[in-house]
Amino acid sequence: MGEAPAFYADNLQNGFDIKTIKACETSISIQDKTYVIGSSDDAFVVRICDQTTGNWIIPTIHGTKPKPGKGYSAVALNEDRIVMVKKGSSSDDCIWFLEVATPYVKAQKHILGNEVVAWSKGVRGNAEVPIVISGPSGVGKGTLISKLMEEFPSMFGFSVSHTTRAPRAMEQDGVHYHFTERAVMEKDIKDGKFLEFASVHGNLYGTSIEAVEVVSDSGKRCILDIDVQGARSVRASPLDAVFVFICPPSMDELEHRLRARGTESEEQILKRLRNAKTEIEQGQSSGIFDHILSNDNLEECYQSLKKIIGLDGPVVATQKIEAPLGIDLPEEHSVSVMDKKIIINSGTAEVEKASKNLIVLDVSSLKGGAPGRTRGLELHAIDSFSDGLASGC
Ligand SMILES: Nc1nc2c(ncn2[C@@H]2O[C@H](COP(=O)(O)OP(=O)(O)O)[C@@H](O)[C@H]2O)c(=O)[nH]1
Ligand SMILES: Nc1ncnc2c1ncn2[C@@H]1O[C@H](COP(=O)(O)OP(=O)(O)O)[C@@H](O)[C@H]1O
Repeated sequence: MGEAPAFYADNLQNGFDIKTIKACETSISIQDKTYVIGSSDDAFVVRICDQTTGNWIIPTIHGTKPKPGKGYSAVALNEDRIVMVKKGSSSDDCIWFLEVATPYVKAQKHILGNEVVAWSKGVRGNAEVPIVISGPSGVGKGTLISKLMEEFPSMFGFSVSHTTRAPRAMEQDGVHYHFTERAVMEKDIKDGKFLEFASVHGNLYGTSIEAVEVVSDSGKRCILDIDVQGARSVRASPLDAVFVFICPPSMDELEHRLRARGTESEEQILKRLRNAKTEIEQGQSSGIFDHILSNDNLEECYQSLKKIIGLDGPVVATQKIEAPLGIDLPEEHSVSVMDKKIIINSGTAEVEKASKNLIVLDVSSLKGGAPGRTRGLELHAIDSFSDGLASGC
């Protein structure tokens, strides 16, 4: 196994100090990769070591906060899925499914107990494809992006564009845009510093290569808010991305939103409305966009956006297990896989034959299809040792 490169040990990622990983780590090897799973004070971390090169692949960090403590028991379910079982506090015992199909690592947690609660969250991986969001001025792109970044602050980073337009009252240089002089921006474009650029509503806008790199270097998934011309250029570039076009429910509503926002002059509003018609036509017919969403009801549109980018919340919302298991794992337990069943051995040799110490979970319903493959997962606690395993295997 290779040594962690310096950036790994020294970097602060998003305020989360990787050095705080505790000694209790579990490692699982699948083909040429070793997955080292550890927990820190407020997150768990999956580091990947490529055995063929001996290099560490940039670590992926789960965004939620499983309780730290004793390590996980882990086993490879198949080539791209790891199952981890963790002793939690009281009813917090859980199993995690880790999707490890490179470049994505996704995790799904199931609490064991009287009910199964499952959800799926993307794990930050810097190779996750950026999201390009386009749509006419006033349709709600900024609002949707803000919601996403508020709900998942550690997961997404905004690509801060350059523009020659003047800042609005609440806009900050370097946060909303890099406000710049036309001559400076034109020179930078000439010097090849921009991934794409376009003239929009009479001003120059562009995404610098650095803007995208800043986000990906921080291990976050990049969001770009750019116009249709820019989206076309990105489509033609080597940058792989998901392209989403946002439509207004009607032109009247678009005008209403633009006016109600109160950030543009009358002349600018009219210009933006004129341009909106062409943008909508192009957005719907150009074939650039993978997804077209109507932003009528904000919450519904936001939920659809989350679904598109693989954050569709509870996968199995709340499933009652008919016979409550009342599992209470001791810290010492082991996990193995037999015929698409996960066997959690939580007992000592003497009591192993007792019915509650061996738990069998049937995962035969797992579906394929990266990267959203955790969707549709059904988890059933089949039974305990005495009849479940004996009859199931
Ligand atoms: N091509 C391109 N378009 C951009 C970029 N940044 C912003 N835009 C687009 O420029 C248009 C005007 O943006 P803005 O002046 O912020 O107005 P708003 O859309 O009404 O908020 C929108 O369609 C943005 O998506 C960029 O870097 N490149
Ligand atoms: N679904 C919606 N219903 C009603 N108003 C909305 C909706 N989405 C956004 N808005 C409002 O419309 C205005 C324009 O939204 P904004 O996010 O600034 O658009 P864009 O970034 O596409 O120019 C804002 O005042 C915002 O609060």
